[in-house]
Amino acid sequence: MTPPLKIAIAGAGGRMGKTLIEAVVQRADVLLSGALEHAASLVLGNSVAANVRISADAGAVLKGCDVLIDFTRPDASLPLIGACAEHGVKMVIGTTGYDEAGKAAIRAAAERTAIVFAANYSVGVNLTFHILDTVARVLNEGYDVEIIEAHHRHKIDAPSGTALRMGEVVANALGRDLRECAVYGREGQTGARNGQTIGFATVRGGDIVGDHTVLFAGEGERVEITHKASGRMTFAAGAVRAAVWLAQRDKGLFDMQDVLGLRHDTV
Ligand SMILES: NC(=O)C1=CN([C@@H]2O[C@H](COP(=O)(O)OP(=O)(O)OC[C@H]3O[C@@H](n4cnc5c(N)ncnc54)[C@H](O)[C@@H]3O)[C@@H](O)[C@H]2O)C=CC1
Ligand SMILES: O=C(O)C1=N[C@H](C(=O)O)C[C@H](O)C1
Repeated sequence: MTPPLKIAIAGAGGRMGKTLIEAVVQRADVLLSGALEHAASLVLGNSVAANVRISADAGAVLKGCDVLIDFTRPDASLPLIGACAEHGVKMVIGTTGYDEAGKAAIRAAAERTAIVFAANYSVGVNLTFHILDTVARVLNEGYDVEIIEAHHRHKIDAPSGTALRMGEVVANALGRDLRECAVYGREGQTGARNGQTIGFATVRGGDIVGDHTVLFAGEGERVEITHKASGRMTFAAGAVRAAVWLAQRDKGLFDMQDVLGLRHDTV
């Protein structure tokens, strides 16, 4: 019998970390082998499963796992990504908000170990990415694209990783480069809208788990594609599914489109 896949969670005391622990413990084919937090965390030493306490000893946690699932913040995850590459530990990265250097570090690490890196692990959002590619190819002229996202008051990055990925999917489908056509918020005498831009608007408040709308606004009609998450288990279950999928890969960079078999040339 194959031994269960050993999964450790980085950011174990966080909103996603707690949900990920629940998602791992629920499955019979995987084992929670470690739970990691920063050295000043108030939850260090707390028991989260049989024989697993939250620890700040990254070396020991990595030694005991096959896959590390990281939902922390970029400055915390980058040293872990380096350590996983060095020790051949596979990774599922859910953290958002990396700059270009951070993304380059993830690409470099994936030359040494297998990594799934996705801004959103829900099946619904990944299907939405797929649909957006089709919609953008059809509404490719005369439609202004705006992306609106809303999240809870604690979120520290904006726009969300999901909104940015939606922007990339639409920009790619329209033959544009998001780095050149994105407009992040508007204020004052902005002038008329440039039809080649993709606009982003961010809402933060309360306990909103994560809402995303991509609006294609034309003359006489508009199309709105919306996804709303009402709980975090959808992300956590997807991340654990990605960890199990990684068991068959040695190295390389993948995303949730690969895990779900949704990839085609353009997404
Ligand atoms: N890809 C996806 O599907 C999703 C991604 N996210 C992303 O996940 C990240 C975390 O989100 P939340 O759980 O809401 O945040 P959170 O703030 O509740 O949790 C982050 C946790 O990481 C811990 N942490 C900080 N430094 C650490 C270190 N060096 N080692 C270990 N742990 C450390 C913090 O103490 C905290 O407990 C964010 O970047 C968010 O955007 C969130 C939901 C879904
Ligand atoms: O911080 C969150 O909560 C979320 N972050 C991810 C993002 O930035 O896209 C995914 C999800 O929307 C929840």
